Amino acid sequence: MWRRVTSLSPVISTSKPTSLVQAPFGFKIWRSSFSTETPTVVKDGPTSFKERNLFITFVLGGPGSGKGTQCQKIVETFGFKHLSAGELLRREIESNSEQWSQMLNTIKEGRIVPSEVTVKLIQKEMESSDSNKFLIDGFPRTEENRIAFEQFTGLEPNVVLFFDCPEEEMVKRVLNRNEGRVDDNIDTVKKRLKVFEILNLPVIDYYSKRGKLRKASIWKLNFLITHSSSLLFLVTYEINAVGTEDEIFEKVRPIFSACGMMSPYFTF
Ligand SMILES: Nc1ncnc2c1ncn2[C@@H]1O[C@H](COP(=O)(O)OP(=O)(O)O)[C@@H](O)[C@H]1O
Ligand SMILES: O=c1ccn([C@@H]2O[C@H](COP(=O)(O)OP(=O)(O)O)[C@@H](O)[C@H]2O)c(=O)[nH]1
Ligand SMILES: [Mg+2]
Repeated sequence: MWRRVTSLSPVISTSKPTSLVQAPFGFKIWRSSFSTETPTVVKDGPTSFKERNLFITFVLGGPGSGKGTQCQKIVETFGFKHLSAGELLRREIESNSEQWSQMLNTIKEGRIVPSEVTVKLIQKEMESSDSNKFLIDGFPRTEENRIAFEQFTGLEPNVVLFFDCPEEEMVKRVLNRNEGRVDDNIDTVKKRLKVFEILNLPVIDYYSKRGKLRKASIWKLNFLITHSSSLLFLVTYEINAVGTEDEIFEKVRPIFSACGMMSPYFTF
């Protein structure tokens, strides 16, 4: 299991938040209301995905760890298509989709929207994009999310970035974010940190065991091994997210420069 840079901060209770795990969001009731919209499960994913030689990066980390900020920089430098799962859900709420009030409540509570909703939104964006390299930001947030994505798309990530940030720093950043988000308040962020620890850290743990784990800070030592393996196996990069935005990007940059140097398929 991953350990964060700091132990639990005073803002987070150390007692077991069982309610968040056991009954995350009236899941069964909500799930049934989506049953007719569930994306088709194709054994090996949509043919178009198989033929497209996609390069998938999952960008993970707690609330405020800097996922979106670093994704922007990766897009500017390496030209990925950025898909923020949270942003897709917020767009869906704004478009007054049928389930907008359930989604809004879930986000306000810091809980996780049912997998089929999020996977469907991500899959639709991927199908309609002509890019072959995607940054999927803030997803998968649970093991269930991860399995649903694999089943519906037939895809696995090539690279997983994990921005590891102390809780105090994440809270400070979220409370200063100033984007008018309904979940950027102290009550929601406390809940989100618990959800992150209980539901999202196991996903990061899964990927670090499933593939190879590299510390971005020592990338130079692993340069050849890292970039030759990154296109063959899944590689998880743990990045210490404390520092200026530019300092952190200097840890991220070599990961994608290296992928580009080795790959005949991708122009990074
Ligand atoms: N390295 C950093 N140092 C200080 N503030 C940062 C840093 N990276 C991002 N921020 C700010 O913190 C807030 C959260 O960043 P964001 O990229 O939205 O995180 P996430 O997508 O992980 O929630 C934003 O206001 C952003 O400008
Ligand atoms: O796959 C996802 C991504 C996001 N969310 C919801 O959307 C919120 C905001 O997610 P976002 O990634 O935008 O937040 P960030 O980590 O960037 O602050 C989360 O707390 C969840 O309630 C979700 O349910 N599933
Ligand atoms: Mg974000």
